[in-house]
Amino acid sequence: MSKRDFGLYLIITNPSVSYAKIARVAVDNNIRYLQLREKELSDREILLAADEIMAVTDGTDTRFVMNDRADLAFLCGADCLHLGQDDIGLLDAKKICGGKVGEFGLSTHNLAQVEDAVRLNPDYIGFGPIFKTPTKKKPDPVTGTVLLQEAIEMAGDIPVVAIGGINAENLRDVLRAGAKNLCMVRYMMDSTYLEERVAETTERMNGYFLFCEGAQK
Ligand SMILES: Cc1ncc(COP(=O)(O)OP(=O)(O)O)c(N)n1
Ligand SMILES: Cc1nc(C(=O)O)sc1CCOP(=O)(O)O
Ligand SMILES: [Mg+2]
Repeated sequence: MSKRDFGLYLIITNPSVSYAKIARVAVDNNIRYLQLREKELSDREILLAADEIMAVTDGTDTRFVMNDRADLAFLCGADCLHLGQDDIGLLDAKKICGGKVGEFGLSTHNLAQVEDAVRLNPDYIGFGPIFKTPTKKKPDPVTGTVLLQEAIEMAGDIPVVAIGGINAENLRDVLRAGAKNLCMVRYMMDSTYLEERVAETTERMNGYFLFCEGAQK
């Protein structure tokens, strides 16, 4: 694992427990990025949710990520903004955020997009959907794990976050492809056992990374 990699990335979409509880679990488990991705809420509700989350994450190592919206990221003082291919471009987002938002992540769905994203030098690159997912309304074509491996190589020093259809059953395949960072939206959000799932997944990921390090020696 390089210094820039961070492991599990948490995304909040239709959660089963409160925003404050999720933020507490993220902080307690040293999760570096916690993203608010609520597609059905009003702008006002999103800002209220952001306040609830940042009341817990501020001053900790967990960075609060606003999805899609540079204006809302600026208003709430998010640590990071995540932008997809259909969202405002990174350079325009930086103009809106005016230095108030320190980090930016970009979504990609194929190798040409990864190549373009690398040129923009974001703090991380999302790549997927690795497997079929119902969480996104109009998902891009499934990439599978072979393309994921190529995306990770192409991104070089920039951390790649594997996303889309990842769960406890296929986690090992994603790790075998070389993923050091990943998201499991439904697996984490559909359950009131968030704490247990985060701890267990982090343990499995760290165990796998240690096993790989040992095998290299
Ligand atoms: C870490 C991370 N990776 C990818 C995405 C997807 O972003 P996008 O393609 O803009 O789709 P929506 O999430 O906005 O539906 C993400 N949000 N986070
Ligand atoms: C938010 C998102 N972005 C994707 C991409 O391909 O960039 S796939 C996806 C949904 C991920 O949800 P789940 O873990 O429940 O499948
Ligand atoms: Mg988006």
